[in-house]
Amino acid sequence: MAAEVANLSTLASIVIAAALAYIVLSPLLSSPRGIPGPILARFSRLWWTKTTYDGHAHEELIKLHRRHAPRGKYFAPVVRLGPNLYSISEPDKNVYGISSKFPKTDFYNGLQHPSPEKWDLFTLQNIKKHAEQRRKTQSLYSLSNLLKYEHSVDASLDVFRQSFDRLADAGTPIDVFHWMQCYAFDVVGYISYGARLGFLDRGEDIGGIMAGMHSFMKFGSWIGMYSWAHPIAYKIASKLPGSGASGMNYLLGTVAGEIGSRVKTRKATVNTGSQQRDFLDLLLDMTEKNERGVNDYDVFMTLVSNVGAGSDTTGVSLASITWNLYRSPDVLKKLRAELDEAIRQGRMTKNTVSFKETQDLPFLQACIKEGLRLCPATGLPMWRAVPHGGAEVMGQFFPEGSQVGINSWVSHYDRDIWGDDVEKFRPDRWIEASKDPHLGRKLDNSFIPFGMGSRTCIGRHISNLEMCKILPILVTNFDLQMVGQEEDRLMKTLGYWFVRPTRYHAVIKRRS
Ligand code: HEM
Repeated sequence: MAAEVANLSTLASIVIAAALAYIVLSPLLSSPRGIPGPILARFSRLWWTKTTYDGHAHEELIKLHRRHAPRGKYFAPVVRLGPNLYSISEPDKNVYGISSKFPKTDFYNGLQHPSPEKWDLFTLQNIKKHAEQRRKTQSLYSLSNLLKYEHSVDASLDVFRQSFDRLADAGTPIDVFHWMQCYAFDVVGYISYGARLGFLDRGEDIGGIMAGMHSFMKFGSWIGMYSWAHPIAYKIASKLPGSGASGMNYLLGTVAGEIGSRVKTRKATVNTGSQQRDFLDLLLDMTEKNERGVNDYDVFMTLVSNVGAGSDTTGVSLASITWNLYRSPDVLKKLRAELDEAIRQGRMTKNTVSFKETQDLPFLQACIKEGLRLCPATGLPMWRAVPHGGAEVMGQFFPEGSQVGINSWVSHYDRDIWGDDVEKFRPDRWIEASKDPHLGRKLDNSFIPFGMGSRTCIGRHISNLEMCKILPILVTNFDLQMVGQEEDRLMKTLGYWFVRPTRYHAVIKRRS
């Protein structure tokens, strides 16, 4: 009997040792060799999970690519973040080109509701389904449709100016990022379903949507790495007030409520064709005419995408542009000279500017691009799965099922592309690039704040409309006197899926 017990325990020890050897060795044997990265990343995703959880993945990835750079290069082209998980330093065309065969990975599950009836365009993984879905509503986001939404931006801008006048009178420091978010949320709500929620009037996070979205992104950013656990984690989190899941549920409820009440009032009003139309009207027109197969699900999903993907992103971008502008007196002076001249020529007033006119303000455009470069709104790699048969990426072969991704921050901070002043807010680099086609192509290829290829941000023209219209009014009328960030070289941020400034406080003054 004792001998049998001894044999059994020996057998158990061998099985455990074999299992451990398998766990340790299989990543070493199955994954591409010679790719540098933290030791722990050879065996598990723990290093990456912790880095993501801490909210500094965007900064850590820059350091990691730099640390492992080969001689003569500023960045290592590929670094390992976990078994089969790789960060790349350039937007490789194979992965992100317009006809890419690399789908989004199940990381994106973390950024959606677990129920398939509540999935949106941004998180769809199937390439064919995504293309069909995108074709349905693409025209609503086109440049030619943009003018339909300009009145919504104008209405929100009036309230913004009045609020900033009040804040200038009060003279107490404000959280500038919060106010930029208020503007972005109100505009996107107005454009999408014709109602400003009133963030700008009150300067408050109405219904806790902003905080809810933030915790949802935080939750999704790390649970996405363990997407098998997402449905159950979401269920548990839904029960916890203030958790990411309850924020998402609040947003879904708000959108469903707006659609429900519009459907009712729409039946009661006659469409004379003269009233101003928002996204919801245009989508309901499409469902009634059965245009492009748009159905109730598409209406719902499009509005959720707009608010979910289009608010924080624009808020962060405006924060970056203004933070850098008001800390660079020479740049601010140059922009003001351009705007004052436009006022003198009657092309804009102190209170309003048309989107069309802003396209003829080259230095304003350069400031916007440079702000988007220094603080792109998404701070995690845009993960893609290597397709059947494996593929070459950045000159390295990856087997099928590997996950590769570029973080816009890595691309935007590569000294080999942007030069030694990569960390400097220097809008003039874009003016120089516009006169030199070779330089222009080089910068444009690495400038990816809106993503790339078939998954490029569908709302980029809308956010451009919002930014182009607010900045001239803000800069012409107000000064921002920074409080407590004199020593910061770059704006301090925390990044989950979206990056956000952590301390951007200023006193608003009327321009002297
Ligand atoms: C400055 C503002 C914005 C930035 C920096 C930004 C950034 C991005 C990025 C990087 C992606 C690609 C993500 C990926 O490949 O994983 C994306 C996709 C998307 N964005 Fe934006 N975005 C902005 C504003 C907006 C606005 C205003 C809307 C809607 C009104 C919007 C809606 C979307 C949608 C629906 C997608 C998914 C597109 C698809 O997969 O086909 N975004 N955005």
